[in-house]
Amino acid sequence: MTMVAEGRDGTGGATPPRWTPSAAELDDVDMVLRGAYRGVNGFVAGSPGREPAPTLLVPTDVADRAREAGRLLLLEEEGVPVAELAPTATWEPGDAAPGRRGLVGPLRDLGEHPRGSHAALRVAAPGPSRDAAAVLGVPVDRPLPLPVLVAVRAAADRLDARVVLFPLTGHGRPHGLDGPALVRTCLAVRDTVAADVVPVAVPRRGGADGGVDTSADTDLVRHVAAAYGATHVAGPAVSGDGRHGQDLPPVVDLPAVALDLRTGLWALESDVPVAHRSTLLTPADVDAHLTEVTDRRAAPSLDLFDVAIHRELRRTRPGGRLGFAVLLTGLSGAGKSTIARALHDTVLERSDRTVTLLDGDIVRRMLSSELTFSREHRALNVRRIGFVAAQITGHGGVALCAPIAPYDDVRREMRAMVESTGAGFVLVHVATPLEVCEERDRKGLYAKARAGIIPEFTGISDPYEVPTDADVVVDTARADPGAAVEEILAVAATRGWIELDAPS
Ligand SMILES: Nc1ncnc2c1ncn2[C@@H]1O[C@H](COP(=O)(O)OS(=O)(=O)O)[C@@H](OP(=O)(O)O)[C@H]1O
Ligand SMILES: Nc1ncnc2c1ncn2[C@@H]1O[C@H](COP(=O)(O)OP(=O)(O)O)[C@@H](O)[C@H]1O
Repeated sequence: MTMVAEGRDGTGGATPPRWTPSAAELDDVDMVLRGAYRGVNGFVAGSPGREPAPTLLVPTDVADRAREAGRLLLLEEEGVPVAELAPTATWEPGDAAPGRRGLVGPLRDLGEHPRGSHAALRVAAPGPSRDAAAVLGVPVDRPLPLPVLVAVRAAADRLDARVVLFPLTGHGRPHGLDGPALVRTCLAVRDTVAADVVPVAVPRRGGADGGVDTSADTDLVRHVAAAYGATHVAGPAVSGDGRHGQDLPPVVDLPAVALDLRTGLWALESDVPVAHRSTLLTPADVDAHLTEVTDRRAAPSLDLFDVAIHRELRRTRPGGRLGFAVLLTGLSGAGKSTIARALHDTVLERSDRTVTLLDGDIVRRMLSSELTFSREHRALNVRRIGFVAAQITGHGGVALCAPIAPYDDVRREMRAMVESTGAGFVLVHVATPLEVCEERDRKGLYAKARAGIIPEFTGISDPYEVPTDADVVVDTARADPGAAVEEILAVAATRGWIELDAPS
C-alpha cells in the first residue's frame, strides 16, 4: 500500500485525505459498489468467524485524518479516485496488523468502475427478488472441463434452474490465468451449458503454486452468488463441505459422469451401461489433469476441454508453457554475469524459448542510470528488475537477472512479483567467497573500495544479506559455470518450466 501525499487546495480548504487500498480491498470496493455484498453499503468492522464482509485497514495517521475530515478518497492503483468513504467508526485489528486501524463507513460511488475487463457483463447485483425460479450459480476459478459442464447441465435440469457462471476475476492469479482469460473461457462454453456469465471481483486467494483457500472463498462466493440471485451453487470452486450459512444458497453435489465409449462423449454415469464406461479416463483422472493444466505442468488435453476453451488456453499461454525468472545474486565478481550469459546461450541452444538477459551492469545503464548504491536505490533498482522480469515471464518468456541484490526483503519482493503472474522463480546464490571475488578484482573496484575511493561497496563497506531461501547455491571457486548452468536448468526442468534437448 502506498500513501498518496495529502495536500491543500488553492482555496485554502483542506483537500480530503487520499488512500490507495490493497488490491484485495479494491476488489471489495468494487463488489460493494455493485451490491454484491447484499445490503452492505460500505466497509464494516472485522470480526473473525462472521460471514464474509468487506474490511479496510489503513495506517493510524490516515485513519485519524479521515475521521477529522469526515471522508477518505479511495484511489485505484493508477491514482484515479473510485470511491469516497465516510468514516463512522474505527476498529483495532490488534496484533494481526500493527500500526493499522480499521475504518468503518458507507462508500459513495465516484462514477468510475475502472477495474476489470468485460465491463458490459459486470452488471450490478439485482437485489432481493420475488421471482421463485431456481438459479444454479457456478463460481469459476479455472477453466471448466467437459465432464464438469455435462454435470452442471444435468444438475441444472434436475433443479429446473437457469445457470449463471461467475468467473472470479479479483486479485490474484493462482493458476496463471488472469481475469480476462478466465472470463473468455466461460464465454467460450456459455452456449454449451446455456448459461449467463457474470464476472465478479472475488479475490482469488492462493499463490502462484495454486491452492485456492476453499473455506474462505467458498463462503464468499456463495454470498456473492446469492446477491446475484443464485438459489444453489455448484462447481469445482465450491467443492468445500457446504457447511453453515443460514441464508446462503446450498452447495449442490454434481452428479457423477462417465466417458461413454460408444460415443466418445461424457454423459451421466447412470445413463452409461457399466460395460461401455471408459475405465481409462475416470473423473479422478480429470481432476488430476485439471490440476496439471491449471498449474501449467501440462498442456490441456483436447478430450477434456471444449475446443473453444482449448483455443483460449493456447491464446493466453503460448505453447501452454510457463515463463520463469532466474535471479542470480552475489557479490561483485562472484560470477553472476558469466553464469547468466552461459545460461542465456544454453537456453537458446537447447530450447525454443525466448530469453531476456537483465544483467546488473546493463540495467544500471539502461533502466537505473540515475540511481546510487544507497539502500533505497539498490532496492528500487532490484524492484525495477523484478517488474520487468514479471512482465517478461507473465507472457511465457525466460528472464535472467544478475544484479547484486544484497537485501533479503527486496529479493523476496521480486520473487512475489514474478510468482504473482503465475510464472516460476529460481533464486540462485552465487556464493563465491569475498576473498575470491577480491582476488579476481576484474574491474579494480575492490582495490578502490579498500582505498575508500568507492564508498558503500558491497562486502567491504556495505552489507550483503546471505539468502536463506536460495533454490540453488553455487560456489564458483569450486564449480565451473557449465556445472552451475546445468544445476539451475535442472531445477527449472524438474518444476516443468522448460524442456531441454540433450546437450549436443
Ligand atoms: N558501491 C558499489 N557496490 C557494489 N557494486 C558497485 C558499487 N559501485 C559500483 N558498482 C558496480 O555496480 C555493479 C552492481 O550493481 P547492481 O545494480 O548489480 O547492484 S545492486 O543490486 O543495485 O545492489 C557491480 O557490478 P558486478 O560486478 O557485475 O556485480 C559493480 O561493478
Ligand atoms: N566458476 C566460475 N563461474 C563464473 N565465473 C568464474 C568462474 N570461475 C572464474 N570466474 C571468473 O570470475 C569473474 C566473474 O565476473 P562476473 O561474471 O562479471 O561476476 P559478477 O557479474 O558477479 O560481477 C569472471 O572473470 C569469470 O571468468
